[in-house]
This record gives sequence, structure tokens and C-alpha cells, in this order.
Amino acid sequence: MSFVAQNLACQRADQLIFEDVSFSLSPGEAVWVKGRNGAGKSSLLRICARLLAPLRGQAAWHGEDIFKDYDGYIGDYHYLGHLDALKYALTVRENIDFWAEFHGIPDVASALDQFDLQALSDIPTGMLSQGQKKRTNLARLTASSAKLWILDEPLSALDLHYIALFKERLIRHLAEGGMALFATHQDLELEQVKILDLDDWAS
Ligand SMILES: Nc1ncnc2c1ncn2[C@@H]1O[C@H](COP(=O)(O)OP(=O)(O)OP(=O)(O)O)[C@@H](O)[C@H]1O
Repeated sequence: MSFVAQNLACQRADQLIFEDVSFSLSPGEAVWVKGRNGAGKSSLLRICARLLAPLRGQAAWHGEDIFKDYDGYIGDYHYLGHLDALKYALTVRENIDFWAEFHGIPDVASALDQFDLQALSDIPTGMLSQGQKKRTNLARLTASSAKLWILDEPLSALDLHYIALFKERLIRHLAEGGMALFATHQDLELEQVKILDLDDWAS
């Protein structure tokens, strides 16, 4: 099982953002995407989550092009973007439920527990604070069986307690053979992380 990106180039509007970006992920590995504001971190993650087509280059999961083999990749990755992607009219539990069901994991209770969401579980997510919304998204992530976590600024809005909790959960995911591709401005101080600095690759 692996994710391999080769010579990716990205263009937004008429601007070439980066080119020749290559990296790979095997079970237990994490890649930390770094770079200045506007370097293309979110764009790279969106390409890997198939939300944006690369200008050039390939990305493959199990050796199959992610843009050609739709079904082979869909249940294996979970993308957490800048926006919270919650359905505000639904409660915390209902939001997590939906994704847990999509990924075939019915254990919503433990997902709620992991990010201390039990007391908030019946509140519509539109009423949550930014940090509570982020915790709901992280619970949704951990309720999924996705092998590859693609995370854009997963720490934003989290207080120190929940940053530590998230880090612990990420380390467990990697220890269980998962993979992670994440962009943060803050160092998570993971021991085994490969750094991909887009400032080195900027066009
Ligand atoms: N929808 C869009 N249309 C056109 N250009 C875009 C679009 N989204 C982003 N860009 C441009 O692409 C470049 C890369 O943006 P991106 O969000 O990937 O950078 P980033 O490294 O994640 O930045 P930050 O650290 O500020 O979050 C920027 O110059 C940005 O203005």
C-alpha cells in the first residue's frame, strides 16, 4: 500500500504555483507539507484529495492513477480541509454518524469520546465554536477507516490540550499502519515525519 506523487505541477488561474513536486507515503509514514503563505500547500493537498487536477504529473494509490481509478481510492482517504464541511442543521452525533456509516465504522460513541464531544453530541453543529467544530471534524476523521489522512491545518482553532490529543491520535494512526499528509504552520514535533518544503520547489 502506498501513495506516490511524481512531478506534480499546479497552476491556479494563470499562475504556476509549483512544479516537479514528488513524494511518497508508505504505511506508518507522514509527510509534513511546509511553505510560506501562498506556496501551494492547500493546492497540493487538494490535488491529492482529487479536488483539483494537477497541471502535470501523476499521483497513484496502490500503483493506480487516482484520477483514473475512482473506486480504488475513494474509501481509503479522508480529506480535512480549511472549511469545516459540517452540516450545520445536523447535530454533532448526526454529522459523525453520516461519515462513520460512509466508511463502514459504526462506533460513533468512541469517536465522540476521543475528542470529548459527548456533552455536545445533540447540539446542531452550527451552534459550535470554531474549536468545537474542528474537534467534530477530527472525531469524524478518526471514526473513518481511511488509511490516508489528508489534513489541511488540522490544528487551527484547537487549544493546547486538543493539539496534544490530536497528536496522540495521529501517532496511533501511523503506528497502526496508517499514513498522513498534512500542512500546518505549527510544528507537531513528530519523530518520523518527512518534510516537503514547497519553498524549495516554488516555480
Ligand atoms: N480558487 C483559486 N483561484 C485562483 N487562484 C487561487 C485559488 N486558490 C488559491 N489560489 C492561489 O494559489 C496560490 C496557492 O494557494 P494555496 O492556498 O494553495 O497556498 P497555501 O500554501 O496553502 O497558503 P496559506 O499558507 O496562506 O494557507 C496562491 O497564490 C493563491 O492566491
